[in-house]
Amino acid sequence: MEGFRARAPGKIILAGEHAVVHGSAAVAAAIDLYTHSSLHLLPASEEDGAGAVEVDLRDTGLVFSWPCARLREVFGDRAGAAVNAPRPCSSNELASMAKLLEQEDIPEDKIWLAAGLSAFLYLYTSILGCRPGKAVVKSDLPLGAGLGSSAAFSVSLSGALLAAAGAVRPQAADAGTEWGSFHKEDLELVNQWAFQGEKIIHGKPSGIDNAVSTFGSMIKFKKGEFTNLKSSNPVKMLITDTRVGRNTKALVAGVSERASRHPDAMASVISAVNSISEELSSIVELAADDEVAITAKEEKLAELMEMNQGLLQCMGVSHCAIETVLRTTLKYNLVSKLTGAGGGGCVLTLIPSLLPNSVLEKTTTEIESHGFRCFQVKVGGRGLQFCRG
Ligand SMILES: Nc1ncnc2c1ncn2[C@@H]1O[C@H](COP(=O)(O)OP(=O)(O)OP(=O)(O)O)[C@@H](O)[C@H]1O
Ligand SMILES: C[C@@](O)(CCO)CC(=O)[O-]
Ligand SMILES: [Mg+2]
Repeated sequence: MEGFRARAPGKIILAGEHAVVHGSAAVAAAIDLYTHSSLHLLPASEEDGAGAVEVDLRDTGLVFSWPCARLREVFGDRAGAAVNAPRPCSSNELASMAKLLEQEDIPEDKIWLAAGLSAFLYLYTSILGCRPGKAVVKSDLPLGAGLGSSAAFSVSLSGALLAAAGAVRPQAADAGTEWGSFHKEDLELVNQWAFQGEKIIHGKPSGIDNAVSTFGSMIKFKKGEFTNLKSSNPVKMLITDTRVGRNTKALVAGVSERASRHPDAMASVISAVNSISEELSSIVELAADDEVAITAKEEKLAELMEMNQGLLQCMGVSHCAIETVLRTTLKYNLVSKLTGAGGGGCVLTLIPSLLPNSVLEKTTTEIESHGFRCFQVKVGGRGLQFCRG
């Protein structure tokens, strides 16, 4: 039985989250933590309508399965209908999926999974129709914590599904690895489908998370368009997961409500974030080749991150756990900001290249004494990759 495996990275946002939903520029980079999706198509049984679509969500320990006949009742038989023309999920389809998922008895403490399952069902049936198959999803990322788990979920699933449908052509594996990529136009198609999945999970996404997860690297993103940033010095970040659960859809909606209550004030906040993202993106690309220049560059990045954090607080998306991390790192002269949707989740701390290891260790120990978890990631790596098996 042939298998299709895809992995897509999570991301950090260095500047511009939330404001990017309202047209501002933002800067994001892929990180070396991945969501893996694998897919096996099962032979269609002779008896029409037999077989099932199954998804095994390893991070939650839950497996869900739907008879193909039941899926045909909900979605019709749209096998391969418009695989090259991604289209949004209609409100009728959303309502039908919600009804289907009501019958699943999702445990109350995992009810947030319903959004991911709806995205799965929509992507699966849109790309492959209602034919039997089995998908397994497993992630290195903390789910719902600001590191783009929803985008990595939609991108890796779209990659595996489109490869199984024969709609994209995987390239040969890179030397020394089992992973290869896709041609640029194939990545565009994956990105457009993943955006449809992200819409189901985020409500009103900007598209930045699925773009960086699909294409990798570090990007400046504005109004659906993006450019690659060539960062000439490595950007080192400490990530703190506050372990405070939150939901991007609700936070994005909260910022939009604040914007409709205070349109002028919020327009100024969004415009200030745009200036910060534009300046940050040009600083990232500056070539600094001695210690003085590198330190000057890092000081500017830190100051812009600090200003961005202040504006995120203005938007109402900080949290007391985030503020605790900010206060702790400030004691060691280090600057932090929330990343992703905020409201809990993860915080970034810029690690200057000359920072003694002992200071980094002391900072980490003190942050973790609050019950938070710290880790480091590689920034700006590959996007979606694929292998068979
Ligand atoms: N590996 C996974 N298994 C199952 N569901 C997942 C997985 N990854 C993401 N999801 C779905 O995505 C939702 C989390 O998305 P959400 O956008 O709220 O957070 P995030 O993407 O981690 O953070 P941010 O959007 O701020 O970067 C989960 O509630 C779940 O529905
Ligand atoms: C909060 C937000 O700006 C980033 C979440 O990672 C939402 C989005 O852009 O879709
Ligand atoms: Mg998300």
